[in-house]
Amino acid sequence: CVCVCVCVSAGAEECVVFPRRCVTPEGLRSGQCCPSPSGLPGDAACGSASGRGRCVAVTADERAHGPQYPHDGRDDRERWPLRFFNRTCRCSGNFSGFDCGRCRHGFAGVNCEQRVPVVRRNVMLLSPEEKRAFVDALDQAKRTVHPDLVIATRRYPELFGPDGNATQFENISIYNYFVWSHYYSVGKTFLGPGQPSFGGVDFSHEGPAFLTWHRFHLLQLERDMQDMLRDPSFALPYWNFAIGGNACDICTDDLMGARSNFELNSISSNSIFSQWRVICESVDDYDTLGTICNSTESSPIRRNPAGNVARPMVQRLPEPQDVADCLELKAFDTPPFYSTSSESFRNTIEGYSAPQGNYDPIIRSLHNLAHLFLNGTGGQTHLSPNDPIFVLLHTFTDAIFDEWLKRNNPDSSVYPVQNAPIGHNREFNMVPFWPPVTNAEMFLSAQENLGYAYEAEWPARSYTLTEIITVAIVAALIVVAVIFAATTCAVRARAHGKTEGRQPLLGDQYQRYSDDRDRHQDKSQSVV
Ligand SMILES: O=C1C=c2cc(C(=O)O)[nH]c2=CC1=O
Repeated sequence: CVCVCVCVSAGAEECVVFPRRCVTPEGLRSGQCCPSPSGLPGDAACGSASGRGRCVAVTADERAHGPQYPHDGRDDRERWPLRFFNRTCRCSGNFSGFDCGRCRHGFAGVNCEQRVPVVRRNVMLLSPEEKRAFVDALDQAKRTVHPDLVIATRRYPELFGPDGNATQFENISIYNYFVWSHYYSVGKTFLGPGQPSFGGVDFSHEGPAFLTWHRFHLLQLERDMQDMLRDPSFALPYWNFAIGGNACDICTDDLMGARSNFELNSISSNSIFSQWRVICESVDDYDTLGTICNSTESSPIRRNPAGNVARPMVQRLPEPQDVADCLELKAFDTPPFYSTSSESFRNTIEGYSAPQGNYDPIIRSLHNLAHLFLNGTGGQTHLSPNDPIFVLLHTFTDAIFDEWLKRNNPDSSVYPVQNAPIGHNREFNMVPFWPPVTNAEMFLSAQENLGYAYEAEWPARSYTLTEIITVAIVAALIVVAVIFAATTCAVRARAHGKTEGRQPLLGDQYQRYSDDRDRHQDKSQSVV
């Protein structure tokens, strides 16, 4: 079932992205978004007649959020998605999607029972044909209108246009929707004309949801691309950015585009990505006018890897050891569950702490360092997914997260249930995804639960100073013991050697004595 979805709103709030069949005036008034998979009249909501799913009440997180956000009631993203809908499809078994018409990731077939391997691999290890197919697929996603979704380009009060009848919606491509949803999750809270928008809010960064939000973000793109390609095994590759040094190894024309020979900040014209144009660039307008990013493309991608002369610290990529070190951290997150957390695996992989876990405001490591290293479109949070390197950078970040989950096998209780920044509590529905999906649902190892896996090897961790000292002391003791044992043996051997050295003399004497005795005996016998 391919359904075209349009976002229309008739309530008193900003409209975002919902399935077309849900945003009829009746649909919005009812607060219910439970379409049938076929879309045919008489077919049951959410495919309930065939056991695909049921229409249920949406549950939204009610628990307290952290103190960073003091404007409760002013932002449509709060208690997502209750401003818009309070009933949605909940799919059974391996069925999924807003109408339960799709299969869960990693499954295919009419009844979604057929397992399909989705294996994310190191992009540098792909064959030339695989590299070309991946680049072409990204480019196709940039040019293919999203089959299900359109975006609202105004906040709700302006959504119906000046005369109240011209709703402000646009088509958007699959890739640009990926960019847009990231922008929507990080946008400031508009507090009214003439008032500065509030920037201390971010539904996808600087908190525990950083990992779960970006995991779902990638799953959605991978899923949309699988549908576009009609290939349920299509898998996004990853970029191992922890290679140290100042060279961007994936910045070649067969992958993400080499540097232009003519302009330092541009991509070579031999790469298809030199033709891409970014969306969501007019961030000052959105914040001052209270508008929303739309699908209008503007400038080319800017990129100048290792070229930030003002910040030498971001001129080098993370080291392999940084990954090994961050994987040693045992706590998923620590109070205040923010970008200031110390000894937190999440804050470390996000890159606000040193790789060993200690928080330091001047440090940028791992994921953040990889973004800033790109020094251009990919280094600015509201724009970064416009550079396709974002996809590869985040699949690697997700691979590290998955490795941490495998090693630690955590209970969901280690993810904070309350007092995380708004959007980051365990049961919060991630903004702006539809149908609702909580952070908890992405806090599971990928292969067993989410239908994809990574083919990756991880660097061994280095020894700590204590371990080095302990090993040195033990080694020194062993050496001393060996020398002592050897010396003792030598002395004993020498002593033994001296004793043995006298025996031939004794033997001689004894021989001579016995010879003499024999002679005497012979003589006396002959006398007799
Ligand atoms: O796109 C991003 C860009 C970032 C820059 C920083 C920083 O630490 O200054 N962090 C970022 C996260 C992003 O997602």
